[in-house]
Amino acid sequence: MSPSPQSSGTTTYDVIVIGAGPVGENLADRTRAAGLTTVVVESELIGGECSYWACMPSKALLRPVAALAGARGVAGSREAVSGGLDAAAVLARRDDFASHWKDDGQAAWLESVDVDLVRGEGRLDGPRQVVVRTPEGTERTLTARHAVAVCTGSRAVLPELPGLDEAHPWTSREATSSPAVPGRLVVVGGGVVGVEMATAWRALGSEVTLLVRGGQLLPRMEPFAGESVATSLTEAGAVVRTGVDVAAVRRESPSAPVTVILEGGEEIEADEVLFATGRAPRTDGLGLETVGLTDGSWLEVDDSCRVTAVDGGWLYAVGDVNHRALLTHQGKYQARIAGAAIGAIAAGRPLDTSPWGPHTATADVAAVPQVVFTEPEIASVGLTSQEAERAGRRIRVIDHDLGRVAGASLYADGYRGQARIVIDLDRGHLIGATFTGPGVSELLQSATMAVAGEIPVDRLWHAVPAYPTISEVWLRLLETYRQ
Ligand SMILES: Cc1cc2nc3c(=O)[nH]c(=O)nc-3n(C[C@H](O)[C@H](O)[C@H](O)COP(=O)(O)OP(=O)(O)OC[C@H]3O[C@@H](n4cnc5c(N)ncnc54)[C@H](O)[C@@H]3O)c2cc1C
Ligand SMILES: NC(=O)c1ccc[n+]([C@@H]2O[C@H](COP(=O)([O-])OP(=O)(O)OC[C@H]3O[C@@H](n4cnc5c(N)ncnc54)[C@H](O)[C@@H]3O)[C@@H](O)[C@H]2O)c1
Repeated sequence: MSPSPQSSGTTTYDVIVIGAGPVGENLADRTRAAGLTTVVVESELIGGECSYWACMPSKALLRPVAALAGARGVAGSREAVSGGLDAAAVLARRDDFASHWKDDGQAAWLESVDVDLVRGEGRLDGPRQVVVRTPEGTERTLTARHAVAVCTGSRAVLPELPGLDEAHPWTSREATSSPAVPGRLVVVGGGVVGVEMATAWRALGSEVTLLVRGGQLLPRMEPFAGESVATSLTEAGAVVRTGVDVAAVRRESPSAPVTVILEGGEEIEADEVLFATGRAPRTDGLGLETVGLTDGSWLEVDDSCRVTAVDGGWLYAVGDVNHRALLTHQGKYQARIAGAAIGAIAAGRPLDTSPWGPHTATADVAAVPQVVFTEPEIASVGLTSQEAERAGRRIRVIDHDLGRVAGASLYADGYRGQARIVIDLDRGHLIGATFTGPGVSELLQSATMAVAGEIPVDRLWHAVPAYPTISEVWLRLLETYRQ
């Protein structure tokens, strides 16, 4: 690559990407492939939250839980299993999947795709300009000919509670990277991080108490999803409490136990407390005010991921930081769309912003898939029945007990699971689906294709599921629909 160094010490590239998480990496790859000189600025590790403190280490902790449950779920293999998980082996495998918190491999990949890397904290300094404070304490100025893309992701949010700072609570970072299994763990928050980490650490041997302030776990999903996770966590020996609020936290010294104090005064003692209470954008100190935006805010974008409040169309915000869908695969999808848009504009071609067009991230609003890797797995795409109703859609909801499908009963003895599809009666296609049960994560892409492809239900009737697989639930759901 040949950026243009200037006498003032600035270096000019076609595209500057701030943040080399999965999204920044993919965006840089796309703009480079479009023939644009591209530089990425990264303040921590190339690969971002996902590689070191989120998706990869959390799933490495959870996969052995599912593997053990799988073996225990079938007569014959059940008898071959003795004891629980080997925590040391699980943590060692987790460390491998987090690349031992080193990014040499990802740095080599960036080099291989001809993207430049500047290590340091980047901030906007007016239109098309980025200043980087390097680890050595110097400042370097970069200028973009075409686009600056903010891909700085999100961080865990902690509530303001008396005693919380001194209690050194776990966030998702400690929960995914802890080198040891705490004897007692309190998890606050019943969202995705809360239920996944409660599942993992309970299986690794912690006494887990999950504190949820609302009435259900996984409140953004179909209610039966949270109910199935609550049941299985309880069966696994965790304590799940809904309708409880944490009022304060106390820890006398770093090595002392932590006490979680509930509204009403009840105290729960533990070795660690994890706050899994949501995310905030990593946009504080990013110089947003130099381009007319508010420091620390989520960045609102159009469907090509251009920041709507900034004139000139040069500023993009892609991934978690735009708050459209806080998921790696969705952020990477946005990166492909935004990369294509930046490439098209730089080449003087018009954007095609029609729904499902090459420069429109339509799936963000219509077909976001998500797997929660709990026991049982939860897999969902598109709208829940409640969301569809709130949006005023005329829908039909079809449910089926997955345990009654031949392939599922072969998969695990006494298979417990549920399937729900949401059909838009005016459009004649699926707009949402939710599955719970062992192994349903691999069922999800079929539903995602039906939703994103807007496949008419009458045509799905001809997509024959192989016998005997869990996918046969599609036939049962469609039979019910046609009755
Ligand atoms: C515990 C947990 C588990 C998860 N599991 C899954 C999962 O299984 N599947 C899934 O799809 N999603 C999962 N997610 C969500 C997923 O981690 C995020 O959606 C994803 O990491 C977002 O990618 P990103 O590139 O936008 O941001 P990030 O991964 O946060 O990367 C942003 C990068 O920008 C850098 N940066 C920030 N500010 C600056 C700056 N000023 N200058 C330079 N660099 C900067 C950061 O150091 C970081 O490397 C999980 C999240 C958590 C917390
Ligand atoms: N498998 C996956 O795909 C996966 C796994 C983990 C995280 N993620 C992503 O990461 C994002 C963040 O997950 P998360 O679980 O941190 O956030 P979340 O927003 O999904 O859940 C946070 C929960 O904490 C509760 N909460 C907030 N403040 C609270 C307080 N003071 N006391 C008690 N409860 C409180 C909220 O009501 C909410 O239910 C999610 O949007 C998700 O998409 C995905």
